[in-house]
Amino acid sequence: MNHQYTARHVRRRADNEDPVRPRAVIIGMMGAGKTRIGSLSARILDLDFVDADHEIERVVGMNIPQYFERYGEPAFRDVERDVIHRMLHDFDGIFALGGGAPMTPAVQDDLRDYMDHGGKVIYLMADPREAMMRAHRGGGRPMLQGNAQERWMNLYEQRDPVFRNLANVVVHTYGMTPRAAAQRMIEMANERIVHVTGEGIEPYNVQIGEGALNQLGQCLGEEPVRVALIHTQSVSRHSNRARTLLRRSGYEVTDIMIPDAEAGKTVTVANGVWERLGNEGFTRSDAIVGLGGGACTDVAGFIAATWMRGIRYVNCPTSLLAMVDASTGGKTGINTPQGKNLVGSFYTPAGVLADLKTLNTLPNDIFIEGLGEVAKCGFISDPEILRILHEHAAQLRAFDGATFLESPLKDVVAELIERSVRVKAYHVSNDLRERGLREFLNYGHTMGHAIEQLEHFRWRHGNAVAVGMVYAAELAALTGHIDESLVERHRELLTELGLPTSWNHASFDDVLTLMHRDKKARGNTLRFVVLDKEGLPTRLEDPPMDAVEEAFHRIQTNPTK
Ligand SMILES: NC(=O)c1ccc[n+]([C@@H]2O[C@H](COP(=O)([O-])OP(=O)(O)OC[C@H]3O[C@@H](n4cnc5c(N)ncnc54)[C@H](O)[C@@H]3O)[C@@H](O)[C@H]2O)c1
Ligand SMILES: O=C(O)C(=O)C[C@@H](O)[C@H](O)[C@H](O)COP(=O)(O)O
Repeated sequence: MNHQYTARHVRRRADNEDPVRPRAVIIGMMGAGKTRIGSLSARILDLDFVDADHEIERVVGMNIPQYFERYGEPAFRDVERDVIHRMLHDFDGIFALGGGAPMTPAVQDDLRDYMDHGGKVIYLMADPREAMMRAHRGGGRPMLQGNAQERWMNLYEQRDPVFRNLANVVVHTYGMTPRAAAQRMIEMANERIVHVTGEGIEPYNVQIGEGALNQLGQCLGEEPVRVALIHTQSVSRHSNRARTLLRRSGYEVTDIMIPDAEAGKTVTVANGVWERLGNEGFTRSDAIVGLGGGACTDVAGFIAATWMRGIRYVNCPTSLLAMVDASTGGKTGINTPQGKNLVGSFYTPAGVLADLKTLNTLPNDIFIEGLGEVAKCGFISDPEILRILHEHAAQLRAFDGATFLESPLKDVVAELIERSVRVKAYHVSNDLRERGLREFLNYGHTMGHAIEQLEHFRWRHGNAVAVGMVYAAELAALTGHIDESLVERHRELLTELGLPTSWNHASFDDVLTLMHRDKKARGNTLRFVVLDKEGLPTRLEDPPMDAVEEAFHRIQTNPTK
């Protein structure tokens, strides 16, 4: 069959122009509401909407039942494949596919390619009974000829696992009005997703966006019966929401509140949680959700890694620092009196849900602390982060959770989170167990962890890392890796963000003892991460002791004051 594919909606583009891509592609069963909800969301977003079946009818000049009858299903699938291919490369609105389209291997390949380019394939899931009834009401569907109910159920059983596997966003619309479902779909279409994969890693997504927490049930999957929700008092507004979502998804929820911040990262706290899990009958197929700052997600991951030698867990970070760093990558652990994170394991989460809505209760000083780890990602790998930080320093410094979600800062922060998570994912994906490349994520941490410990954790992690980066920069300058201008760039950027750059509360000997307990040290040899230039880290093995000490003296005073 030869058809003309000059679709009315298709934007003509020049040969040298990049393809334009749909803002979202909707898949789902017949009757799931793809056209209704898709067109409504397009209207809200002021975008075009195209339903693949309508486009096919326009192209072939007859309706689909007629086409099926005249040419049969294989010919229809060929036309469908071609129309979808074209639309995926030349349409920038919301595009809904016919129920059976994602079952065609060539369409699956096209959708994967679209997702690899940042596209969103949204599986719209309605209550099966409702969808079945709606599909029957529509009438004239060639795939439902005969016993329509039985046919629909058979198709559902075949298609549902394929759709779940294929889509990178799942939207449940059970019990929702079309408008509420459209709003939910928009929230999720706006989500930023970073995929983490690599040797020894069960692949997972970091989902960043307003409302990301709504995906909790989806992330946990159907296997767990019991879910332990581990959180701290300070985030109870968000843990209440998570508990409701979990119960609504049918899980038995054990609510476990742990002490705040580093006070929660102890073996005593871990032991208390193990006792609760034992008393509540947690099995290997049950799961943990860690919801809170980095300290909470570190300990929740550690519990998940150790309970019955490892159960499923999902992280829901609520601080900027936890969103950009702690929740991703699978470093779980607790502190001991001798040092930071000395006990722990590499144990990967099943998913990370960074819901921007949770930042609405985050205090300003804790937001700013998180910028320390964001800047670290810029210095070691993505200088564009440094540019964004510098350009928006004043607004970032004035962060106010109460107005954040309605402010232009929201998009800047979302961009910084996504970029930082991409830096983290790159290092983790290539070196989960920190045998080489991953060590670069530890930039600033040799001194940073020593400061935290010597300050008895009254200094926050991100602040300590900020000073630690200045220390590493001074050491790099003293050993000939960089010149003084890059050291100054560290001080200037960190200062304009409101982060500290100096520290003067202990002796060099105290610091040196703790630096020898750093996980990068080998035997009696100190090892540091330093820069050769912005975005280019390297390892510094066993540097001269006079340089190690002189760099320390240089962070004791703040030359910018
Ligand atoms: N595993 C990793 O890869 C990794 C990476 C970086 C940091 N970390 C660890 O993360 C911790 C630092 O994380 P952090 O800065 O989030 O500290 P944190 O967990 O101590 O949280 C900071 C404070 O903010 C509160 N808080 C968090 N979210 C809030 C919200 N939305 N509203 C109100 N209050 C909120 C917390 O309860 C706490 O009081 C350290 O223990 C550090 O070692 C781990
Ligand atoms: O993920 C990593 O690897 C990191 O080093 C990230 C650090 O920002 C983080 O603070 C981590 O917890 C430090 O790990 P540690 O092995 O030095 O305890």
